[in-house]
Amino acid sequence: ETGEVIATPADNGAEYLSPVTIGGQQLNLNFDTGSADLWVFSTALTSDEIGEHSAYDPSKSSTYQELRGYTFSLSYGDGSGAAGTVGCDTVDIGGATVTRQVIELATSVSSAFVSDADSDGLVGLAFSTVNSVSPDSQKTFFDNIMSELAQPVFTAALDLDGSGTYEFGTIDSSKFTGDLMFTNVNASSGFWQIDSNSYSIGGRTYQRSSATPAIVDTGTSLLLLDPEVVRAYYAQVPSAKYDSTVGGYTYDCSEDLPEFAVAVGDNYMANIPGSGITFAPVSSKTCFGGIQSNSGSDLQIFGDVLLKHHFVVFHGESELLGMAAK
Ligand SMILES: CC1CCN(C(=N)N)CC1
Ligand SMILES: CC1CCN(C(=N)N)CC1
Repeated sequence: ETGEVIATPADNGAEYLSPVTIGGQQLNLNFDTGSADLWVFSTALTSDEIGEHSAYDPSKSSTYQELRGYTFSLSYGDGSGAAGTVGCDTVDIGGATVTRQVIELATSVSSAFVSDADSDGLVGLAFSTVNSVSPDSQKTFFDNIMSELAQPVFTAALDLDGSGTYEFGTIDSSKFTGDLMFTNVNASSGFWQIDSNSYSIGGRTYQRSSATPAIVDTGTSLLLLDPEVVRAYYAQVPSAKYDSTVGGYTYDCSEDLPEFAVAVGDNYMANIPGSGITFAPVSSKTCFGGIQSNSGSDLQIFGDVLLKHHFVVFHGESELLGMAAK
């Protein structure tokens, strides 16, 4: 079995949305390798909360089953969150289908999700150990379908031009160039966690002795790195400064930015061309960088700003992460 869906960028690449059919109802969901809950806007929300979203209506699905007494409650790093009830239904992602997938029906969502009209919920693709359902945690879509897939993998080929895809069960060699380089994943954190002990700026490489590990996270927009790396990068951008009013490094949009790369394991340097560094304008001539600080937390987060330049393989059985240029 295999499945393939388009990944459409929203909000200038802040997130990517893909069509998922649940009990015959199609919703646009954010595939998030940094969390492990599949949750959706539901008709239990108020019409004000639902707004322009598609909301899953369990009463209209002949295959929905409630998991009585089960609940979920999620809060994300950016302060957004959702909570509600739990059931199961048939979930189809581009043809890859799980008949009894646990789904989480939001009865409350934070304002960030209400105002983000593009996203009707999330598909968590981290490890099931970090699933938040209570009283017992539940399996992700990928965990449930892995044994049925032609290969126990899913791949992300994100692209701002709207041609991006998520694919389950196969590694499509037409989607990348050069060699696919694999590295070990430390799944004990529940995330697709790898080591990253060097970086390069403008083609010059720096080894690091105390780098924090990194997670490969399709649900995070930016590239959030250890402060010393971020300082080193923006030291090479003359007009760059940390602007606390916007909460990050900004610079003149006219700057000719140096290329940047971070190690993914020991045998792949994932680069971003200088032209791919800017995340968004904050004024007519000031731009907000896609490289920002992880504020000294114990993880670096390799988000869409990096991932959209590469082909990424998440290998569930061998717990390996593969990357290639595309
Ligand atoms: C470690 C954090 C990374 C960002 N998150 C996420 N993509 N859901 C939350 C967890
Ligand atoms: C990882 C998640 C963080 C919260 N999200 C959001 N505010 N749109 C979605 C992704």
